[in-house]
Amino acid sequence: MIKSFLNKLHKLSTNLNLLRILKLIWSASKVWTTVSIAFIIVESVLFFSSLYMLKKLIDTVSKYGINNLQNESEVIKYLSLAALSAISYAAIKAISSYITEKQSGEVAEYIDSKIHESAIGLDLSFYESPEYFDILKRARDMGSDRPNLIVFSIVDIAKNTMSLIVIASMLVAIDWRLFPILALFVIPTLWVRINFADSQNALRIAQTALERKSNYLSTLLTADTHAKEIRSFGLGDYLRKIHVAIRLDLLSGRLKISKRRTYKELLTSTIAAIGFFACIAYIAIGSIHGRTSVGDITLFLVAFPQAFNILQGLSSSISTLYQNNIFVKSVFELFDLKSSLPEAEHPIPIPDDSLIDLEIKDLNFTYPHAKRPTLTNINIKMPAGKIVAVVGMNGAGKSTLIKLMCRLYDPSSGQIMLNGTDIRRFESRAYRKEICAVFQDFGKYNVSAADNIRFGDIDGIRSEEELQEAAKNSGADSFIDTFPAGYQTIMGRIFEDGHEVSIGQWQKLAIARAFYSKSRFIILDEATSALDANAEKILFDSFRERIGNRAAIIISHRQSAVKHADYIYMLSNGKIVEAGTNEALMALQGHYFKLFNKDSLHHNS
Ligand SMILES: Nc1ncnc2c1ncn2[C@@H]1O[C@H](COP(=O)(O)OP(=O)(O)OP(=O)(O)O)[C@@H](O)[C@H]1O
Repeated sequence: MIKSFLNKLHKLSTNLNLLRILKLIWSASKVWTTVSIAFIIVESVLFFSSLYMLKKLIDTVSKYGINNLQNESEVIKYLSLAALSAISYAAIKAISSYITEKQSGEVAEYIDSKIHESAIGLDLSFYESPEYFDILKRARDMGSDRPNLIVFSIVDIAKNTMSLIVIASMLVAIDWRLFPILALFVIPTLWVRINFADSQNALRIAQTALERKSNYLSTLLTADTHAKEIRSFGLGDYLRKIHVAIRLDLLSGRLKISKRRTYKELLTSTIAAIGFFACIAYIAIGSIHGRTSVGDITLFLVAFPQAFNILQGLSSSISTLYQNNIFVKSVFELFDLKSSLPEAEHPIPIPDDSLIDLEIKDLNFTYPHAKRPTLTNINIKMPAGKIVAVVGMNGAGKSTLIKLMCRLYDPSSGQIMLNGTDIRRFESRAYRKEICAVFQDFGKYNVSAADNIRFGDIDGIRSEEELQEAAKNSGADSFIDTFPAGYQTIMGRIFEDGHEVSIGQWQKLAIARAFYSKSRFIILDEATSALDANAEKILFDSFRERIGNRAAIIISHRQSAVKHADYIYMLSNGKIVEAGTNEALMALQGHYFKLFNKDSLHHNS
């Protein structure tokens, strides 16, 4: 058991990332950590001083015996000093818990912000990986309470260790055997707790995927996004039952190891209590035989229960730290994840020519974890100021192509070039500013209508007129102007005074966002699918004027949206099968013709 305990201790020190945790705490809260350390030292000194003065008091009383006025002044002196130390100790202890709260609050905020920073720094491919979601889930489960718990545990460990040194030195002065005996009786409790934390952490890792499934089901049942379908298909009870079954499964796993821990802790607590009384018996018998003085017995009776409590406290703080280690580890794992889109070591500036072109050369792409390529041998030219369209059936690879153009993924082979330079040679953030895409699943931000548009150029200092111009160009002005609060109206119904708009109106806001951006390429990926036919016609009939001298890439399943494009690429099964103007492609009577010619579709079906 001792060997296993030592193994556990070794594992504990290496697994705990203690140094890294301390570094993190230091970076998050330098001032409060310094104050906290100072308080730990002062608290320990006062604790020592209160015990020492008590010992002096007892020594004085026992030296002169009772009914002896000779020692009155000395007794009062030590009594006052002991009282002063004890009162200051209590006061400092009360203040220090506030300091630890301040410190842990700062640490929690810091960790939260670093988690978000790490998550937004990762590329889209991480969202393909269940392992990433598991890490993210555990890191987010860190919440705001756990960093508090961890900081409190570390501070407690520091304080208890200092107090233990003080008390141990006093107990050793009475009889050197007392302290090791006491420690020996407390070790089994610590061992059981660390063992429990170990199994609990293993269980947490094993249960993360199931936990995520349960959270997903809970979101389905409670979030507004699925409320309509859940009701109209009557899915509520079915999903709720699956959710309950998963929760019960998770609970039973946890209870199983808690039951084992309860049995073991019952045993080790009994052993600790027996040890505690064995030491008292040893001292009491010693006093009967004259081996220990009255002063020693008194000091022992004061210090010994304290030592016992401190050891128990220490064991509980260590196991708390260990139990929460899995979350800390996941936070560090998240911090250590590196984007798989490498940044150029010496990025070159984006060309500032007023006209720039984009070209895709011999591009092939396979999604991470996918078995087959999604895009094969793609060659596309997007000349400056021109409108290019990409069409194709569902699953042809159109949106994938857009993700590559936005550099959300890198090609498996081939290149995307901006003015003849591979886009990987630019800083990705600077490059992405040049490409603005409205995706099929565009964002609906529950902020003001103005901010929904302003998100297109959040760093820019732009005039209100420019914002309204963007809204006018997308057609969003028609409904924003009807709101009493105009552009300041909060969109969506999540927040108070929010105003829900139709899906087509949300889409107009998303297009306005793209128009507002300063990018030189605008991509509309099925971005007008919810617009009524009239609104779409108005938008595309004068699309060129609306986008100014920028280039545009349009993806649409409607011929009316693409027919005005300068050049159209037809994608099928990840390959370009036809290219040309609307007239040329219709005349070809090939894939493009079949896609849009309803009679031909009818014949084919
Ligand atoms: N994240 C992904 N991981 C693996 N495969 C994916 C991923 N996203 C899309 N695919 C696959 O890539 C293929 C092309 O998808 P893509 O979304 O590019 O098609 P699309 O032409 O935009 O279709 P639609 O017209 O339906 O929007 C599909 O077969 C799809 O299953």
